[in-house]
Amino acid sequence: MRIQADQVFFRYDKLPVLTDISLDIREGTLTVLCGVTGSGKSTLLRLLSGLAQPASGTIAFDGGQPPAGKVSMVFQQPETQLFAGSVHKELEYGLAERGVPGPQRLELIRSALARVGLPYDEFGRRSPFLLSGGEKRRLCIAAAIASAPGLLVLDEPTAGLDPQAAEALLEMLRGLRRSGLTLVVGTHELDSFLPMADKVIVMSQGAVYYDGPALALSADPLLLTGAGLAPPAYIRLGHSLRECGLLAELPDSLDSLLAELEKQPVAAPAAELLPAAPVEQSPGRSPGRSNRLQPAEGDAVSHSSGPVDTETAPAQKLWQRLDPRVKWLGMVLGTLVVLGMDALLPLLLAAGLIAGLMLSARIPWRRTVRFFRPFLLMFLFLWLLSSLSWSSPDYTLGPVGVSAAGMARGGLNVLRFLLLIALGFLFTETTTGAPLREGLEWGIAPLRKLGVRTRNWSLAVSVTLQFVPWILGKLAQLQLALDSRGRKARGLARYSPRQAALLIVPLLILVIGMGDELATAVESRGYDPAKERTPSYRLSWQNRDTLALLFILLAAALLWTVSRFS
Ligand SMILES: Nc1ncnc2c1ncn2[C@@H]1O[C@H](COP(=O)(O)OP(=O)(O)OP(=O)(O)O)[C@@H](O)[C@H]1O
Repeated sequence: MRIQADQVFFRYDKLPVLTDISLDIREGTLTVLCGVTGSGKSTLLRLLSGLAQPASGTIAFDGGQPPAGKVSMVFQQPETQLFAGSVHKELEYGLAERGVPGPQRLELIRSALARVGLPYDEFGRRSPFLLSGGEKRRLCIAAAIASAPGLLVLDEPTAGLDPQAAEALLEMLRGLRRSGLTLVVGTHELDSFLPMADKVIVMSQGAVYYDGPALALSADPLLLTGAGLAPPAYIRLGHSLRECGLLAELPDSLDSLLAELEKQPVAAPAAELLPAAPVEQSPGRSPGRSNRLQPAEGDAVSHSSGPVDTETAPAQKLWQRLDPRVKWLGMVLGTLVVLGMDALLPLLLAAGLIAGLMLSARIPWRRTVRFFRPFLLMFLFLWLLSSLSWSSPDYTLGPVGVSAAGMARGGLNVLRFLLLIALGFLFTETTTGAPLREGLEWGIAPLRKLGVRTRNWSLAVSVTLQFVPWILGKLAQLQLALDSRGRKARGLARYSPRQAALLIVPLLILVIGMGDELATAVESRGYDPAKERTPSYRLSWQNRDTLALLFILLAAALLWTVSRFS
């Protein structure tokens, strides 16, 4: 499959991440996408696999839209992509979603597993969660190639693998390329991937810095160092040896360098010919003779100035500067007032007020939608459940009775819970970890006199509050992994009970793993709840905090009054 990107721009909320990307990737080739961390590789890979859409510009697959099921992606961190009860089911999911009839599936699953070196008879019934890191990676690739895609996109396929597993994976990718599959690989592993690349795209600050054959990078390492990347060892070594007169040609891989050196008996070089400084260099700084690898002034290679200013907006800054004690007080008072409301008017007033506050905090709407989406379906379900009535239904639909009073009561409860969640969301979105914790410790400090370990409480609350965005992030990753396997469900259907069932086990495994890591981290840092600690954030009450407190008290009094008289 041929992929052509034309003047593609992409942004996350308001943050521009990719600028003016134009590419032409030929069918049956292996393209390596590299760049320093944060240069936009993963984002570009998602666009190339059709999982995200450009803000402007076009990406054509064989001249048109991506054909259904013909583009597959394997993400970083394979453990976030596995969700089924067995290796067989893991592969079957994508085939079923792509409409492959049942009787044909087993053969395709066997063949895909064989291609990645996981024999079906040995692995088919095993749990994906209990495989080794390398096996999980292979399984993800098998799941991606089972439906015979025309394009396979891989993000950091060898990260975290030992050299043997990495070499086996590279061999597997060579085999896939030989079979005519178009491959695009995002990687930092230039030593391994450059020698096998037909084309290399070097990214820098969200723009294409170099796009061309890998061989040109051997000849001119500036094309890599200029983007902050260290050239592979064989390129650096090749240059040093050639300058010493020990090598005629620049090598295009470690193997060709070794072969060249083996061919000619190497005479011991005269001392003055030896490199004056170690060849080792870090990105952006080249000691000794390697200075020639630094980008020269007026370097012909052009690159964009990268993402624009990302400064926090003044309104956001004000919210962040507010003393966390005001925010804690606001949240506690708001929670009490909302819990005390049992009529629609005050609840709607409170909803309007919280929506206004969220707007003033400039929380990106996409982030808000992403946060509330999982709750909405759950609350809708609870609402419907609370409106069911068998004893005194107002309406009947076959065997199901619905009570108007139950519906009204359920609706009010759902609204109340949504408001409480919105208050928590507003609070955590505008308060970072340290102020949040210091504010809470201040609030519960009097309990210390009663012998309560308040530090444990505040740590638990702040970790829990910070855990929520982490869980939502993992949920989004899992959703993306399901999409990459050809899932058809879109919109709210992605939260149906069937889809939710797919997510629950992997999410639980991730949460338990994270909890375990967190506990180990807290322990390894010598956390002792009995000891005094140095505050990580100094609380300081300003005039703006007094004004904010007055506003909170006024709003609470108003809402309370309205709720008493409605
Ligand atoms: N979901 C997101 N929301 C907001 N910003 C994001 C999101 N994902 C990535 N970014 C930002 O976009 C930029 C590019 O990120 P991306 O993950 O594409 O980089 P990368 O080159 O793949 O990095 P790495 O090598 O570390 O994986 C970074 O500045 C990152 O902070």
